[in-house]
Amino acid sequence: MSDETVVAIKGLTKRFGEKTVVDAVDLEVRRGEIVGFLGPNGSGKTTTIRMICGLLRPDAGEGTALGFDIRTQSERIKREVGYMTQRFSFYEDLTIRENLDFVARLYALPDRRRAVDATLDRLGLKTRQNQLAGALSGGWKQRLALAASIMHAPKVLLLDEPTAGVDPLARREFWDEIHALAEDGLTVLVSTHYMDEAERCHRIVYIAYGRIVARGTVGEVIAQSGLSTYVVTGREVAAVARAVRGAPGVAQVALFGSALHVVGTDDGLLGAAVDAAAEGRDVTTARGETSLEDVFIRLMDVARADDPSNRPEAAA
Ligand SMILES: Nc1ncnc2c1ncn2[C@@H]1O[C@H](COP(=O)(O)OP(=O)(O)OP(=O)(O)O)[C@@H](O)[C@H]1O
Repeated sequence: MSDETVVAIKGLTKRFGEKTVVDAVDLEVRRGEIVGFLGPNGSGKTTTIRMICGLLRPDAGEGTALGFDIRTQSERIKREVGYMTQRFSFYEDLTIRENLDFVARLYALPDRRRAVDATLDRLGLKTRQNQLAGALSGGWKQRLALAASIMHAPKVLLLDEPTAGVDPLARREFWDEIHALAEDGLTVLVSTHYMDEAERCHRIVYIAYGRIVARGTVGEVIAQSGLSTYVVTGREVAAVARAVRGAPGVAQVALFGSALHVVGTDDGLLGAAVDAAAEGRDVTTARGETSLEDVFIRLMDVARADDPSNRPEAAA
């Protein structure tokens, strides 16, 4: 990753009707950085990314992407952006090569044949170039979608839940490819709900109700959460789960296989609650690592509680 800043925005705001869906977002992104946007459905992830990339006009805020003003030079930014959505569609009865050739025409690339060959090579699609897109597995379709979105050599790539519905091996290979592209200087903005995708980003930004409520590397976001975790195992975990749920200091209780994870913000209260619930029962308790998922569930709970429309008086 270089030190060059490619995105620098301040106070980015978007309203749809009465609703402010992105609320004064500040963000900087460096060249070659992979930034993951996470948060509940409808929290403003896609809207934020679309504004950064010149696809949507902000109502307030300012900044640059790739050196261009996001308010006045969106056309220039758009040309440098590749966009891969979940809903990317191909001509199923065309081959991989024919689909890419079609995309090359759309972009009016000067030397189409060379561009298609280079992209096929880049993504390991050469040996399959004559296969029909409709006959490809989910993983290869994903790869074709990636090929189509980077063929015009964009400087920024937007990925919208890029590996939904793809098996773990294909996901891993897809992300290896994204990292290789980032090492070559491509900046990647990813919107996702998946922990494994978040964990493969250099940095994550968690958005709730249009505001960034956590940001940093995965390790930093976990540390900033201030959460502690205890793991309980043994024959009577179900009884411990019942006893500990709702106890002071306990924020989350969840079973992972046969291990019970108990998470809270006050380490002292949490430890006491776990000890009390485990007392006299056939279980073992130990400190555990707080996971990114635990942190996201907590952030979601806090954001929900802070949202005025969720307060009891709002429902009355
Ligand atoms: N063009 C639009 N017109 C009106 N409302 C919109 C428009 N685009 C998005 N919204 C609303 O803005 C809010 C934020 O949407 P956005 O797609 O940015 O959320 P998201 O965090 O990407 O959600 P998801 O995880 O479900 O993809 C939602 O309430 C959505 O319904």
